[in-house]
Amino acid sequence: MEINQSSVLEVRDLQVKVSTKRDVLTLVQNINFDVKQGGVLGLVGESGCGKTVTSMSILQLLDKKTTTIEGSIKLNGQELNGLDPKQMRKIRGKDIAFIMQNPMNAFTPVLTIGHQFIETIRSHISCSKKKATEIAIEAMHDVNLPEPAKLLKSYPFQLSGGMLQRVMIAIAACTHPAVIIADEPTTALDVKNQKTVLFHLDKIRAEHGSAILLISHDLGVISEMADEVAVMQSGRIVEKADVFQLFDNPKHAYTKTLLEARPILQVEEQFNHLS
Ligand SMILES: Nc1ncnc2c1ncn2[C@@H]1O[C@H](COP(=O)(O)OP(=O)(O)OP(=O)(O)O)[C@@H](O)[C@H]1O
Repeated sequence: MEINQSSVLEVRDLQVKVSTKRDVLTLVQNINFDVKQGGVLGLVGESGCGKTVTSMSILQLLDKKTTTIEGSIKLNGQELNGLDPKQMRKIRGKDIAFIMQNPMNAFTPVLTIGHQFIETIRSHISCSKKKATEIAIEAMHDVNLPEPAKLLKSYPFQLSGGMLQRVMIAIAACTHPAVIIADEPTTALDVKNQKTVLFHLDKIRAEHGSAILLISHDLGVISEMADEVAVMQSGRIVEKADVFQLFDNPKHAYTKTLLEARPILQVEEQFNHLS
């Protein structure tokens, strides 16, 4: 599917503040970006720059008692900031899928994968348990999970991180979300599983036109997947550009530093392999 120029997710003047015992801290400010239908926006930046705070504010998952979100977050024109929690729960999972670094946190440990998968399908698609099971098995098959019927009877702790990650992607594939927020989806995985996860994310994008907000500190992953890139530093977006332009002709000093750090890491990795 080609990238449609219409924006599925529009973030305008996003500012997040947190109240601590002593102070009110601004965690992110002046955040502006669009994610287009079938497009991938990469969000990069060093640890602690505010990538996760940004994604959690889109999902309205920040603690309301301590944090305030200002600005506008629109999903297909609908304002999410300040939306009633019940309505937001409906949107999460169906319209916005969240794929996180540690998939174990996404599942309830005492319920089987099948229970959680089938319940999610049935909360979004009106169908029988039998039909939902068939849909789940097919989706798990599509992400190359072995013996899906058996896996559905397993508990989350019985699956590896890479397998749980693929179960989350299979769930996302069934609900055809308008937006997928993938926060460091490959960081905890080995190279083979990294490739599989990226391949299947891209497949959902291509087949269903989902817009993807891909958060990663890995510039290799970003260069492979993203169409546009936003670079964050200290709670702000310092540069936003088409992926080719950003890698070939970075404008901001911080982007240049990030890009310059890349080959040095690769050389170090080669040395590590030799030692
Ligand atoms: N509830 C909170 N109270 C105080 N500070 C917070 C809170 N949540 C996040 N922060 C701070 O906000 C900043 C941004 O955090 P965030 O987790 O968004 O960074 P990140 O870019 O996702 O980093 P990483 O790549 O390590 O996940 C950090 O300095 C973090 O310590």
